Amino acid sequence: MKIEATSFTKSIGKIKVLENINVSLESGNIYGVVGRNGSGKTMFLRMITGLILPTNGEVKVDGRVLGKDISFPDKLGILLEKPSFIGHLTGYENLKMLAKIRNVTKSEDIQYFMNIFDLDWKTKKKFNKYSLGMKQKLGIIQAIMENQQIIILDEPFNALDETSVGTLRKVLEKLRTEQKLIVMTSHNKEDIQLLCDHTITISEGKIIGVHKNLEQENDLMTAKDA
Ligand SMILES: Nc1ncnc2c1ncn2[C@@H]1O[C@H](COP(=O)(O)OP(=O)(O)OP(=O)(O)O)[C@@H](O)[C@H]1O
Repeated sequence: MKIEATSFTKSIGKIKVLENINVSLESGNIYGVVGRNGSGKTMFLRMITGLILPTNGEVKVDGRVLGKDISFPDKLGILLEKPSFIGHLTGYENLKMLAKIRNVTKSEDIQYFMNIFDLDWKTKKKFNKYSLGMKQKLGIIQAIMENQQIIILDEPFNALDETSVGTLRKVLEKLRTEQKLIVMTSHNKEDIQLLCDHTITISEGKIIGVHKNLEQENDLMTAKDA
């Protein structure tokens, strides 16, 4: 799959929250979006998912213009800020309910993901009693459980303990080998360097740098040499 933004500008009132964004994102890669608070990282994710429409320019997903040809990319899994779950249901019940909408995720898949993220799927604990990290992990699982081709994660490592950070890294690395297109934001440079193939740096709504992550390149070279 390919997502292409061309001259994308979004104004809200007098502020340009994104300005003249030109970028091309392809399957089999993990893109890390970095920048200071308020620089436009979340807006960037909203742009490529069709959640904000441009004042100028466009975004195409496999050649189809968002907001014209299609409303949202199909095959999209997404974690944006606070995922909305139902407080008086358990985590497992919430995921089962979401899974029913598309009917592609089996109960065993949900159980598998809850297990690897160390969430007890049998517990009677309701979502509103979950800790911050537990809520975050449930949000991550709903974004990846349907095996979508495009996976968008806003600050996925927030609130995760060390073990869960390791688990998430492994899960995302596996998804990359399955040719998914993954875009994530992070405040933690280490997360980006360890995981992402490309770093997109945003400042004041503009892209000020797109570079290949050398560490990933080295890994690829080592793999080729081996
Ligand atoms: N609904 C809105 N109306 C007007 N301006 C908005 C709105 N939502 C966000 N903004 C502005 O858009 C800019 C980019 O916000 P965005 O949420 O993308 O930042 P961010 O880089 O994700 O920040 P953080 O690291 O704090 O999450 C900010 O200046 C913010 O104030």
